[in-house]
Amino acid sequence: MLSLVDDIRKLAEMECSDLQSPTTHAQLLTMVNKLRLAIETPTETILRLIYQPPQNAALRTVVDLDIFKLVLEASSTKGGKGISATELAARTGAEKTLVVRLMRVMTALGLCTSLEPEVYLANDKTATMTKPIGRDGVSCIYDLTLPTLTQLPEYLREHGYADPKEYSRSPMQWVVGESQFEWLAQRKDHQTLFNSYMSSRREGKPNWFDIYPVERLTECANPHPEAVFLIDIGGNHGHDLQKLTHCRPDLPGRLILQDLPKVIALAPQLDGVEGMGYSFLDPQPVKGARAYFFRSIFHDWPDRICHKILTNTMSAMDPSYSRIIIMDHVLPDVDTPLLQAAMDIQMMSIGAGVERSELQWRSLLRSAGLKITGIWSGNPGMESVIEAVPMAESEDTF
Ligand SMILES: C[S@@+](CC[C@H](N)C(=O)[O-])C[C@H]1O[C@@H](n2cnc3c(N)ncnc32)[C@H](O)[C@@H]1O
Repeated sequence: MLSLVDDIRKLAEMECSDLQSPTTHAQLLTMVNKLRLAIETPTETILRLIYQPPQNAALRTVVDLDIFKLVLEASSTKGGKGISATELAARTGAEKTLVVRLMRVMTALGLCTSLEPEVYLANDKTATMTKPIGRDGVSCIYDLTLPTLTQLPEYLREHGYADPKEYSRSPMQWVVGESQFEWLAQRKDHQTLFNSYMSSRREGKPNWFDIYPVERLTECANPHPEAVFLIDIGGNHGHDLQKLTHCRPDLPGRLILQDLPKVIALAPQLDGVEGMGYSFLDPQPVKGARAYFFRSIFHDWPDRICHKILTNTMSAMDPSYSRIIIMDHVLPDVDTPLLQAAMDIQMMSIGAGVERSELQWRSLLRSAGLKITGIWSGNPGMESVIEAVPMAESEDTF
C-alpha cells in the first residue's frame, strides 16, 4: 500500500505541474482507485457497491428539486455562507427532514460541502450539476435506463443468460415495450434533455479532428463547392459539425447533418451545415461523399443492425474515394476502465447495443466488406477514431 501512496504522490506532483497530461491524469485516478480498494476491507467494498442505487435515486430527486441551483446562488450571493435546509425546504416545498436526508448523500458524494449542520455550500461539482451535463444528464439517463436496469437480471435469467443480440428484443423492449430511440421520440421533454446532454458531453477537447489527421480527407478531396465533404450521420443537433466548421473553416465542399426527422426538426440552423432528416436504417441518399462520419452510433446497436447501417452507407460510397470515419470506444482487452465497462451494460440494456474491442470492430467491419485503415486513440478512456474503406474483392476473406 505504501508503494501505491508513493506512486500517487509522484503522479499528483505531475498533475499539479506543467507535466500534467491526460495520461497522467488517468493514471492518477486508476491509482487512487487501487488505493481505495487496498484500504477498504472486502466487506466495505461490497457495502459501497450494494448501496449505490439509493445514491442515484437521491441525486435524481435533488436534481428534480433544482437544489444545486439554489445552493450555488446562495453560495455566490451571500458572501459564501451557503443555504440552510430550512431555506431549501421553503424554496422547494419539500419537507425539511427530507431535504436533510437527501443532502447528507449529496455532501457525502462531494457534490456540495457542509461546514456546519444543515447548511450547504457550493463547490466546483455543484456548479457542474447546474449545467446541462449534470442537470439534464442525470434526469434523462436515470429515467431512460433505471426501469430497465432494475429488471435486467430477471430479463437475463428468463432468456437463459444469452447475450442480447436483437434490438427488437432488447431488455428495454421487454421491460417497457420500447427501446431507447422510440422511447425518446414519444417523450418530447426527455428528447430535449437527451439532446442537451449529448451536446454538453461533447464540450471541450478532444474533438475527433484533434485525434484523427483530417488531412487524410482534405488532401484528395474534390474541391467543387457542390461536392459533399462530410456527413455527420446521427449527428444529433450538429455539435460536432459546429466545432468542425469553427476550428476548420478552410474545409472544401458541403457539410451535411443527418438524424431522425424529429431530431432535425428541433435542431438549430448552423452556419455552413445542411440539415437532413434521414434514418440510417435506410440506404444512404447522399452519394459519393468524401467522409461518412458516425460518432457514438454503433455502440447503440447490435451487430446485425450495425451491419445494415454499414451496408446502407456503402451503397452510397465511391469505393475509391469515400471513407467511413467512426468515433466510438475501442475497449482494451484487459483493465477496461469502469466507465466503458458500465456503458457496455447500459447499451446492452437499452437497445442490445455493444461497446466493442478492436477485435470486435475488425470483425464487424470485415463482415460488411470494409477494412480498417487506421485507429487513432485520444485520451485514455476516451473514444478512438476508426477509418475504414471498402475492401477490394481480392481482399475479401469470407
Ligand atoms: C448516442 S447519440 C450520438 C449523437 C452524436 N453523434 C454524438 O456523438 O454526440 C445517437 C444519435 O443517433 C440518432 N439516431 C437514432 N436512430 C437513428 C436512425 N435510425 N437514423 C439516424 N439517426 C438515428 C439519435 O437521434 C441520436 O442523435
